[in-house]
Amino acid sequence: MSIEKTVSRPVSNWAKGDGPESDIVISSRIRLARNISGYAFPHTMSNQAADEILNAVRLAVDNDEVRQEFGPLEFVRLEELSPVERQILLEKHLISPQLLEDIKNRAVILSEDESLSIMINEEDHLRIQLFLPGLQLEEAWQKANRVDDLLEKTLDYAFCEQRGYLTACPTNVGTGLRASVMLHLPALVIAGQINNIITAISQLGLAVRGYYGEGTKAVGHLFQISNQITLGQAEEEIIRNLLTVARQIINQERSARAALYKNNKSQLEDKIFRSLGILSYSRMITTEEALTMLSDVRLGIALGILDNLTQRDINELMMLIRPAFLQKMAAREMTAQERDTERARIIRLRMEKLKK
Ligand SMILES: Nc1ncnc2c1ncn2[C@@H]1O[C@H](COP(=O)(O)OP(=O)(O)OP(=O)(O)O)[C@@H](O)[C@H]1O
Repeated sequence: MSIEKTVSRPVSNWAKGDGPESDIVISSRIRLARNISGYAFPHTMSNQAADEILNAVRLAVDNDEVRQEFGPLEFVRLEELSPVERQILLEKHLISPQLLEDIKNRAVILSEDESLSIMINEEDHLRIQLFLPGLQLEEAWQKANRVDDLLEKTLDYAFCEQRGYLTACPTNVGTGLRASVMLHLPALVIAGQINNIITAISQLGLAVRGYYGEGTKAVGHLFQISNQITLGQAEEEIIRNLLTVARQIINQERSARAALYKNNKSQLEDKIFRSLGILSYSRMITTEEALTMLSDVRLGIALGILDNLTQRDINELMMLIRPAFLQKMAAREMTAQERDTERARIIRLRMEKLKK
């Protein structure tokens, strides 16, 4: 496989809209923060140390057991990629915004199916990420745990009996685990219930984040919910708690959808068809507006109001229209206005094809 393939595909398979509860849950993610003993954390380490970490991790994944279970992995230094290619990896959620803050001596290791991504020298030496479609937190944990065990055969992790895994930020000490689900919650937003739910979730020690994680806002009614506590709870318990809350939110979203359909069917249909109209006919559209309209259409599909489109089509479009991917397809840099025009054109074409 080549990184060229990864940056030429707009959507990873895990983000296409399959998996359990896929009408609401886009994806599940497990990430483990790990550091190598005897080295300073990335924000204070020397260039030479950063380079040694890159090589150590590269060697650790280069073995038959890893290949057998996860297929061929590719190691890519961020400096080897163009700015647009780096941005595409971010748009696909394969790397975090933080990894791009300083690209020197930073790298990512990717599996061919893009379900495994290991960021090197981000906030911690290693950030192991495992993505699966739909609600599959336990399955993602098992796979991430397996990667961790395989790497631990060669890497000497910074670990202390009392505190667990040591991490650059104290909020990750212990398990170093963040489990999260990406949820599509349009009905809770339309019904004005989302703020109460966010407050309730925060009181349970969970975080609600935007589409690109910490410090980013929710677009297209997509919300990321994750654990905040990493210390004093076993991994399985953290995951069980998040699963319980995720299931409750899924039920609430389903009830809100059913209530909207029952009590406000005309308004709901009007909203969904207006959004479809904008997507079908606009000549310029920003990412944010497009995502909001696509979210309405996705809701229409889930409720059976629109039946010639699929969730998969919408999930794909949601990724295809991102700024970096548009520029990659056009093979040139574009101004914001050019991107808005091109985005509208691509959506129109897709809509025509899909509505046939
Ligand atoms: N369930 C998910 N599905 C898809 N992408 C996700 C999911 N959860 C998180 N991400 C993506 O992972 C990246 C990092 O998110 P976030 O900042 O929440 O992660 P983190 O690794 O826990 O970071 P930190 O420890 O710095 O808070 C973002 O691009 C985010 O969109």
